[in-house]
Amino acid sequence: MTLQRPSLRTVFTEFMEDLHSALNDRGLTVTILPEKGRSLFTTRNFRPGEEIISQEPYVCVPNNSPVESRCDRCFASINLKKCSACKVAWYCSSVCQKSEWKLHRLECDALARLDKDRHKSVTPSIRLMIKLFIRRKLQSEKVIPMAATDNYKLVEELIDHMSGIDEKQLVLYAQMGTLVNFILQWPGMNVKEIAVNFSKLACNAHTICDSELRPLGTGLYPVISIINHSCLPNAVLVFEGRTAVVRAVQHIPAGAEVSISYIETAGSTMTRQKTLKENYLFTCTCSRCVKAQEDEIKESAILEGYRCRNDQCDGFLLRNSDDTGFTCQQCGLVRSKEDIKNIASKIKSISDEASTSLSSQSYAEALFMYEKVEKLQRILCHPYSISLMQTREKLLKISMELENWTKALTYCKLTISVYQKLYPGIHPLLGLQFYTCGKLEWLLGHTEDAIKSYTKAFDILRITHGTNSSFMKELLLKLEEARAEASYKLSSTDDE
Ligand SMILES: C[S@@+](CC[C@H](N)C(=O)[O-])C[C@H]1O[C@@H](n2cnc3c(N)ncnc32)[C@H](O)[C@@H]1O
Repeated sequence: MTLQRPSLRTVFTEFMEDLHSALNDRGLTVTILPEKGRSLFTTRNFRPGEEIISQEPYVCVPNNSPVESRCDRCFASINLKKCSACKVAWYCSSVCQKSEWKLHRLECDALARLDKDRHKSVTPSIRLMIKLFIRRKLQSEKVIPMAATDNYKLVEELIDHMSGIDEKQLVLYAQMGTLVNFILQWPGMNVKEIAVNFSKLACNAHTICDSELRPLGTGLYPVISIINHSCLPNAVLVFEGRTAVVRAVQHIPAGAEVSISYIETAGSTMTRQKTLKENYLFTCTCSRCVKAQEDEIKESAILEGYRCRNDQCDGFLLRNSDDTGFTCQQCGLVRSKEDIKNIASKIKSISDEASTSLSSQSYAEALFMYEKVEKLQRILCHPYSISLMQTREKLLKISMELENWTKALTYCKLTISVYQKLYPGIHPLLGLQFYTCGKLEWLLGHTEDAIKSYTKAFDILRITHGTNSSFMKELLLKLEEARAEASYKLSSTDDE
């Protein structure tokens, strides 16, 4: 009997078995649900803040643009040097460049062949796809190792939704596929397969963010992509560098489905469902969506609608059946359509000017304009309106650019009260907003308030971000400094 090498198929089947056993060791299992497809379930309890799963990207790429570049390996934005051959990839050190070299070598050859005009079409999505095929090639040629959680079979298993996407999108994916094919120039490449992979990336890739949830790039994490969405998730996805980490934000019992949120959850059920349908092609039936359906009209009227004419009343308004105006559901006062239209059009024109000032970094001008917008929105919108909250978020950022800490603190506090309503439970954005609040209070010498805000931030972020990252160590240090200062102040008053 001659010994035969195992076929690629056998090797992949073994990898799938290894994946199941790796997940099993972590207290996880994959189940197929008829309405959701593959779903990640727990086989043991997870406590809040506990890491459920973490994964390195199969491929990732920074969101480089002409104004901002990041290291291809670690996403750092300092000490960058451009790859002298392809002039596309950036690295912050020779260590990062060396660790990417096996993968970049083939990409570099392909990109270096392109003329200057073609270089412009090498967007992060195109690079992600090029890297995906290069990684597949290098793994199948055993130039780089495969593992149970790190192999192309997992990419093959990803859902693609090709039958659900519209003609325009299909054409776009085909064009992008043709470009990737042109760049790689590998014999036997199949444009259809590349187009299918673009469709997979659209509903499976994740935006890589820093600890403060600022987007840095995009990555494909095929095991983490098994996790389904909920608008009231029991877990959160954060990144430590380029490593994706999923942590429980509440007690998750054995036998429960692990869920994360794919979208910004501040939004009415209608808005969330629309975003999910357009981007991920499903209708969410999570407990928040089901519950909200009964109260959907009220919810949209509060989050996206208008306020009562009586500024002492916080009732929500519904459109009159004769379409002449809106009636407050608490005190019965009617607001005319004309009044609403007038204010809305003023807001629109000032917002456009404000946004131009902001894009050109004319912060003083932008502050002046957005304050006008905020004043008008306070007259027009419900106090829990999302657009009013978004204007206040902009005012917070602009005030910080202008180092006007008092103003920044005012807007930060105003957003927190709305965040608490919009992000129920443990949410990283609420924790980060308390952190910003604490930093501003500390700068302004409001030490006791800073301690309270830092503590609230810590209580939330230790669950979403864990306690080991340098970001969390910095937060803890700030809290200790504030406590030390408070006790010093107290002892100096006692001495007097
Ligand atoms: C990142 S994948 C998640 C894993 C996927 N279930 C699978 O079988 O590979 C995203 C896709 O899963 C499905 N999905 C995710 N969350 C869902 C939910 N709450 N209800 C129904 N389908 C969901 C949708 O088809 C969505 O486009």
